[in-house]
Amino acid sequence: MPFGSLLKKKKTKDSPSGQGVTSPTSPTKETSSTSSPLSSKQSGPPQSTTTAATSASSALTSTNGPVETKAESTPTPATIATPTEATATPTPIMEKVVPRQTKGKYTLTDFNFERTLGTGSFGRVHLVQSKHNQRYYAVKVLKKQQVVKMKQIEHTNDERRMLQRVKHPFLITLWGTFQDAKNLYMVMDFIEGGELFSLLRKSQRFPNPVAKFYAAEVTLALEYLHAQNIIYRDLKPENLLLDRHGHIKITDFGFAKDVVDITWTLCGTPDYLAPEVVSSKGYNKSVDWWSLGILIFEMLCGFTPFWDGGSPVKIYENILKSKVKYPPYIHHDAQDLLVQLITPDLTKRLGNLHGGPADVKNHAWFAEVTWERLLKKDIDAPYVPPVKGGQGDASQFDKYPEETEEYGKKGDDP
Ligand SMILES: Nc1ncnc2c1ncn2[C@@H]1O[C@H](COP(=O)(O)OP(=O)(O)OP(=O)(O)O)[C@@H](O)[C@H]1O
Repeated sequence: MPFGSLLKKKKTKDSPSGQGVTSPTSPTKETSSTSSPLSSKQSGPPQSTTTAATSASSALTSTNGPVETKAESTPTPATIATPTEATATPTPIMEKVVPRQTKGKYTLTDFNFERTLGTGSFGRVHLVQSKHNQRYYAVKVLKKQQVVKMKQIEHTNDERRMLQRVKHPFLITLWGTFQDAKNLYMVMDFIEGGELFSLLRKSQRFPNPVAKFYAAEVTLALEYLHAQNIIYRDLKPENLLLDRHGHIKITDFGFAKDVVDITWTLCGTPDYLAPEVVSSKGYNKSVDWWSLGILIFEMLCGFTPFWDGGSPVKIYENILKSKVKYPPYIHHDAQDLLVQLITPDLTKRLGNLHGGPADVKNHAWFAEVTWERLLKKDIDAPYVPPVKGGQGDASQFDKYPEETEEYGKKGDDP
């Protein structure tokens, strides 16, 4: 059963359960599919997620009152958002790309560093509290030495540049950056609801309408990024956070790239790589539509289509063969969309065709989605994370061993 082994994709973490999916205060344990918050629709325990998942079947066209959305706050004022600019498929709040401007510079002393929320290849992400406005933020700390060693200087600079440029309801907001001799720091909004990855592992797989809701929000984010000529290149459940209302926020722009035409770099996560990336051909935005297909498949099935227990090399071989076995429980429309996304033939891959992202949005699987309302977060999310504490409640995140090295130390700058 491939499901369990997919946890390998997660970076080392010290989960209390040792399974990497249960958050310290979450009452939900990873026991069986029937205990899942989202699949509990069938078995019926009274959880907020049950109602939400059930309502999701109609939620995408919901005409209920608008969901209360969190006002995003800045550590120091001055965000610039400018009006709509036309793109291939205009949506109401496409914003023109203007670099976000922050007043003054941040330093380490502006924040109290609290627990680790997650770890990555080059460092970790901390919950921090601003000493000035007492609000909570997430600060990504990248060890310069690690960035240099792994030859990721350019990607790290790209991440900062891309994040400074983008502004969209389903993309993380970067408020500013600073550095000391040893580390780079990126100040972002703290997204309280945890990773979609954790929810998916607890649920094993999502019911069709739930997967559709998340896929639709991701589709809008990709449409926006591509309209800015940004390829995201690292779509996977670990990089999708849920805000406290259950809406998606895409984080980790470590591989995002500003590309007008084609690029060649091999980067991303093995299970999610498109065949044109694996075979070192030049590639373009089409890779994100392939990855969207893998993401939808993983949400619906609980495992990725080309995983088969082997090494990344085995995964790459499978990707190049591109033969997908669709389990019988996948909805007919979903399968039809997946077949058109997970295709090595770039002249057939939806999203990459003449109609662009509109081809994906107009597919039958998304038929009931009212895209304008979705973009305004005007549609109830299928699952509302149980963030009961105040703004700094990190209970939805797994626990990690904390950093032992003090930040802000002087020394040689790598
Ligand atoms: N803004 C945020 N709010 C809350 N948690 C966050 C935020 N950003 C990141 N995290 C947590 O930290 C984890 C690591 O962040 P991120 O993926 O950006 O690091 P990374 O070093 O780029 O990782 P990778 O090696 O996968 O590229 C995320 O999976 C998430 O759990």
